[in-house]
Amino acid sequence: MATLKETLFKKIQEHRPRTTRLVKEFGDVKLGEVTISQAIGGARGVKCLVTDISYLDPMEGIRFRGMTIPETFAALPKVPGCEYPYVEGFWYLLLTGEVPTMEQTLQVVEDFKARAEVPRYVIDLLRTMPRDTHPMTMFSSAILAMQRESIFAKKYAEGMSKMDYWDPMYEDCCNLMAKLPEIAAYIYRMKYKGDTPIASNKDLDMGGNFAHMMGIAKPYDDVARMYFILHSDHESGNVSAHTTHLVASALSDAYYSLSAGINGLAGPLHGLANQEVLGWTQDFMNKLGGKVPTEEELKKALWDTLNSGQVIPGYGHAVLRKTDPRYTSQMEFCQKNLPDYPLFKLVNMIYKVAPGVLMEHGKAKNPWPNVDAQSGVIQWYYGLTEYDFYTVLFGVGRALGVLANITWDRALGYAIERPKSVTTAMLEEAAGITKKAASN
Ligand SMILES: CC(=O)SCCNC(=O)CCNC(=O)[C@H](O)C(C)(C)COP(=O)(O)OP(=O)(O)OC[C@H]1O[C@@H](n2cnc3c(N)ncnc32)[C@H](O)[C@@H]1OP(=O)(O)O
Ligand SMILES: O=C([O-])CC(=O)C(=O)O
Repeated sequence: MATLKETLFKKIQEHRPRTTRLVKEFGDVKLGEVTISQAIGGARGVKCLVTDISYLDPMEGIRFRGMTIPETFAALPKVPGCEYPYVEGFWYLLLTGEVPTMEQTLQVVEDFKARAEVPRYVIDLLRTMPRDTHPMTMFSSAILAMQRESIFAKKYAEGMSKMDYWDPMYEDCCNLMAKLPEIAAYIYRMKYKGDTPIASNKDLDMGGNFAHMMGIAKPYDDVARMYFILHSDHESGNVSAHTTHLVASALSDAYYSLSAGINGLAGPLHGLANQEVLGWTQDFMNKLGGKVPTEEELKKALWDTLNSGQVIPGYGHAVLRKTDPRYTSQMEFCQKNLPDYPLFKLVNMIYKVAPGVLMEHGKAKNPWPNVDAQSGVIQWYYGLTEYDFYTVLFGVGRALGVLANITWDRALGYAIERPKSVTTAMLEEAAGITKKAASN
């Protein structure tokens, strides 16, 4: 049986001529034009990135390697006795575009186990940080600290051929991916559970071992598998994926690149929104003295947030124009496993009320919920109430997508990223407001 790495190399060799041909023969074909609002407004909708790992349709939501979320969950081999698939099998799918067999999946499970040991100096570093440091700062620092392990950086310094870049990049990405769950769980137990880390159990798969190291009983293993897969990838223009890709485009290794991407994920308009959702909901409940709110009270709280110039966390999206299928997938999990949980009922009430409020407010292009509006409830239900940790969970999941992406970036020889900037005066000239732009 071919290994994941051998299958990946075969796929890379098959793919390379497609990219070469597009650049050589069709390099001048236009994909669109760029407007002034796009230049000022965060390049929204500008088609200038290429990835085959996932694609985001504004109405349908994400497809991983062409498969919707339900299709992905149905297709991948499942951990015996569990409802969700092996995260390791999903890694195989993201990298190769092929659904692995159980045998191929178990080979990745074993491979990750062999790579999983976290260096002692990472633990030492985490322990020197003040305990009130945000867990995302700890997580990103741990990743960055491991840069000295980079095989890519070592091979590059030795003078590696461009054609071989993908190989040490793949090795670094697998080494990192295998270690992240233990680093995350260590941060959690050190920071929030009286400094009581739980040793890894080598008999378990990634999701099972993560739940074990977090100290949370079944079915949290399935929650972890679902969560990591759902949060993995959202094509490559989102802040964490784009940052990881950008930094890696300078041939910075996977450690530098992922740490940078994780720093982007830590922003409240991106991954940190899942922490913000719980913060907003808890504040609201506290103000009501814990009683069940009416729709009118909820509507007023939403308007108060908007009128004070803040965003409603968990709602809106830069690309999506419908309810995020990652929200729906988690909602279905809740309907099955925690239908009567008060916090779930409140989140459902927000889903009923917030889109109308946002539409009336008239600013957000998408009034529907994104993934972050639903994820915290599940964590809270299973006892993970320390909501400033939620983005670290997101980070472990997001690593799957962004690391698969940068492995392929190096395989296909994508260039150093360097879009062009213009001055405001040049925009005014383009708009016909002024005659000639100043030189700067
Ligand atoms: C995993 C993820 O990253 S999913 C996103 C997580 N983030 C959140 O949930 C935070 C809340 N949402 C938002 O801030 C935004 O919807 C974003 C950042 C996700 C997308 O931003 P954009 O693409 O710029 O959204 P859009 O084009 O709809 O913005 C237009 C206006 O509506 C506002 N708007 C968008 N969403 C919201 C919201 N949820 N609440 C209030 N106002 C909003 C924007 O702030 C912007 O206002 P402005 O014109 O005063 O600058
Ligand atoms: O796609 C985006 O811009 C944000 C998002 O939902 C993600 O990164 O998961």
